[in-house]
Amino acid sequence: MTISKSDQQILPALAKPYPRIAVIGSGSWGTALATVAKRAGREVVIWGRDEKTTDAIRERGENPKYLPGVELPKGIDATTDMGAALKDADAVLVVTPSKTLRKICARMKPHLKKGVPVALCAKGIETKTGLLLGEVAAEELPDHPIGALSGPTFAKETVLGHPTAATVAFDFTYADRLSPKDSPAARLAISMSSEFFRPYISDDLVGVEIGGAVKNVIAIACGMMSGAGFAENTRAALITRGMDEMKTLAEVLGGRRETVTGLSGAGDLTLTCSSTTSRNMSLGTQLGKGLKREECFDGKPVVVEGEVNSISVIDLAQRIGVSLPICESVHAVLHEGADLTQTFRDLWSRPIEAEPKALGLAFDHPFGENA
Ligand SMILES: NC(=O)C1=CN([C@@H]2O[C@H](COP(=O)(O)OP(=O)(O)OC[C@H]3O[C@@H](n4cnc5c(N)ncnc54)[C@H](OP(=O)(O)O)[C@@H]3O)[C@@H](O)[C@H]2O)C=CC1
Ligand SMILES: O=C(CO)COP(=O)(O)O
Repeated sequence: MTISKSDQQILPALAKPYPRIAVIGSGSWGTALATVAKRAGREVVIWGRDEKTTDAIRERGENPKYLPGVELPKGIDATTDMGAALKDADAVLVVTPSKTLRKICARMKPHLKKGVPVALCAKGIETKTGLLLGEVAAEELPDHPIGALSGPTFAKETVLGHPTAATVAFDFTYADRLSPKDSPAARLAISMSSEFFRPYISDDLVGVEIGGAVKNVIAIACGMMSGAGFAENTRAALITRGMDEMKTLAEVLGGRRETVTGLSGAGDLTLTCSSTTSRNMSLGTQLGKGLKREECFDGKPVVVEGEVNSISVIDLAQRIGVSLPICESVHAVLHEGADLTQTFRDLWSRPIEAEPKALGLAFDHPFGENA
């Protein structure tokens, strides 16, 4: 059912913003989201474990560790005290890497007022359990609405004020559908909105989370092939077929196709697969050029979510019985010691398939393993 322009009810901006936003994580993206919330007119406090970083944000309006030389708005409070960060928070953004989420939520729990919404801004799936981050947070914080903020959003560009859009997703309760303006998704979207940052509201948390996790793996694939010397045809094919893998996983888990073709899916896939500003694309490129993993990023510890995402995405796919050939290829190279060139040659010579899948056709490839 499509909603025509005339039917689309433009609600007056009665959705009340959350006055005080707490951001947990003082890295690139946490700092960027704190900036977005500040520019939108909110009171903002950022929590980090590194006192030098929190002092720099609070006292000098800069984050020399993650965003050197980039000016932040004045007035962002910053602390290493979790209790102080959370005690008056009206909404929380969690922005530490996906693997830290369960412990961070447990650490937050004693300090959070019941009912305060928590939006997850990391991109990944919990490796040990295969749970989406929303499920992990719901287990640890059962008294809180859990959502996600995700989309094509390089941190530095966001802080520099480049017009950016992202999706804010929370599952809608019955009450939310009766009064959307009071839903956490609407209220958080309004809370983050400014002339530079344009949030879209979604009720499809699963679809948004799958998009964020899978795009990181596809970006590594794009980097691998780019580093190996292949160009735009190859990248376009990987992006397109990578979106199909994202759609396959999202739909089986209850996500929506429209979400996959939205900002948190196609949008973020396009961004992350198009620039070595993406750490996932950059890792793939370095590996494609022949560097060993320990040589990448000059050996510095860099957050590359796609490395663990490739494990959890494949684990999840196997649990539900779907095939994700590009993600499987990345997993083989990263975690099974497979040769990069041969792996992608095999990927390209899998049985000829139909697009759309509904045609149900597949034929042995003349250069495939059965040739
Ligand atoms: N960077 C970007 O452009 C974007 C990133 N994201 C997502 O945001 C998430 C965070 O990434 P990003 O901010 O880029 O990463 P960064 O490496 O820039 O920052 C990571 C932050 O997490 C903190 N951290 C790491 N481990 C722990 C821990 N165990 N306990 C507490 N704090 C910890 C680090 O603290 P310390 O400095 O003390 O190590 C640092 O403040 C990722 O899931 C990423 O996919 C999403 C959109 C854009
Ligand atoms: O998620 C991101 C942009 O939307 C950041 O991408 P990387 O994690 O690949 O750097």
